[in-house]
Amino acid sequence: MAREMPVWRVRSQLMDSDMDYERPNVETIKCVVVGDNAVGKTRLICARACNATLTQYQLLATHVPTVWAIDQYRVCQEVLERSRDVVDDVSVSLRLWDTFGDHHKDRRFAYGRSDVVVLCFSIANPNSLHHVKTMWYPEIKHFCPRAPVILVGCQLDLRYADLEAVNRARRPLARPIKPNEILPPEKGREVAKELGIPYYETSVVAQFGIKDVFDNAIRAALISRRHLQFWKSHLRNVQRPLLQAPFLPPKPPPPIIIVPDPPSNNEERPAHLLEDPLCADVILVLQEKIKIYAHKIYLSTSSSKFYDLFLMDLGEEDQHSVAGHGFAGAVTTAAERMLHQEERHHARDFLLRAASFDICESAEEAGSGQRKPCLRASTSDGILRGNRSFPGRAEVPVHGGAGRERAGPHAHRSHRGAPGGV
Ligand SMILES: Nc1nc2c(ncn2[C@@H]2O[C@H](COP(=O)(O)OP(=O)(O)OP(=O)(O)O)[C@@H](O)[C@H]2O)c(=O)[nH]1
Repeated sequence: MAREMPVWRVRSQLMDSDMDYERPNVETIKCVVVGDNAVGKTRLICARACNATLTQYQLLATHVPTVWAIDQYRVCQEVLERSRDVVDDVSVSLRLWDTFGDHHKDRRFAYGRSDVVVLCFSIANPNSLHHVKTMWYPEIKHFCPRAPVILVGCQLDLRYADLEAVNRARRPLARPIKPNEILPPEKGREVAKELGIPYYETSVVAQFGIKDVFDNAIRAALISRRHLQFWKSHLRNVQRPLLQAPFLPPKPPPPIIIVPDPPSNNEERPAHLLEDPLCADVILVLQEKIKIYAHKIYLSTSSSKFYDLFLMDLGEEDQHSVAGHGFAGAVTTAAERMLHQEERHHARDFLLRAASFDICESAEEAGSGQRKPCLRASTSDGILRGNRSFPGRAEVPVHGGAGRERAGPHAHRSHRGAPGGV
């Protein structure tokens, strides 16, 4: 036989405003939202209660000081449905109360019997954070000393937004947001720590932190209620307000890459650059009269010797040498200077590597009687005689085989096929 509930118990339950009369197992939580004007209280409430999502520019264009009406839970079925939630195994109905941001207005009616207070400031308005300590927290403690408080930094997206664009989009009379006014998360955390309350950040635009704030406000309210009504066994699993996961700012849009149309006529072909002496950055002088225009990048990609040579810092002296004696002359002068500077080691190595830059017509291939182009390093005997058996005038025949550098009047054309070429 079912046990009858005593009349006093039924009456006390009916009078208990914590209960949802339509669903007796659902606890009603009254959550008051306070904070300065235009910090985003109403938007935050609408995001939770009505699932309202707006773009940043819609938000910016539509601020009118408003108080979201608590009546919504009575007149709008959808809002009532969305108020219901289950947090840590407890079924609740969250009733949000919006308030005026005006410091001088009386908010007593809103604070009455509240279970938790959400105290908002804007991360783009340092004054609103200052008022948290000087005005809002004392007021809350005055009207509802036992209600837990949660600090919320609203408009978090502004920390990562293009403020110039935001200021342009705001209503003409709105105060522009300056970059140095944007508060880092540490500022909010500092104040929260000082007051001994949890801290969260939200953005209605990025839909970030809204659930964190209200779920943890519910937790705080349930914990505080458990202290008062310790016999409520179904609150056993309720946790303390949890730490918020960090916000991952949106990635900036990828840069726009514009690929120019291919050149329409022959004159504009990229290969044309190779043939045009104006575009060359190296001149190879053959036998002091034939000039070959070339490009450092093509030479370097085709042979490590050129690469090494171009990495050398040739002084003015060497530049003259290039003009007077050709490339090999410059190489030799640089090497001599190195030797004089007692960097014999490096110079010899360098000479060995660069020994094939000067061109000689007269080398004869052994036994064939044929004349072959060759490269010559015109180093002075004096320098080299002291170094092993390296001859004073090195003549290296040029072979066209793979892995060898082809020098001569067609040198720069042959490099077009080199790796990295056009
Ligand atoms: N960028 C951005 N702007 C927001 C956000 N929330 C609110 N805003 C802006 O803040 C303005 C004020 O928002 P409300 O929610 O009306 O502010 P309130 O605190 O209720 O203001 P009062 O009604 O005057 O007390 C809005 O017009 C928006 O421009 C947000 O998450 N991001």
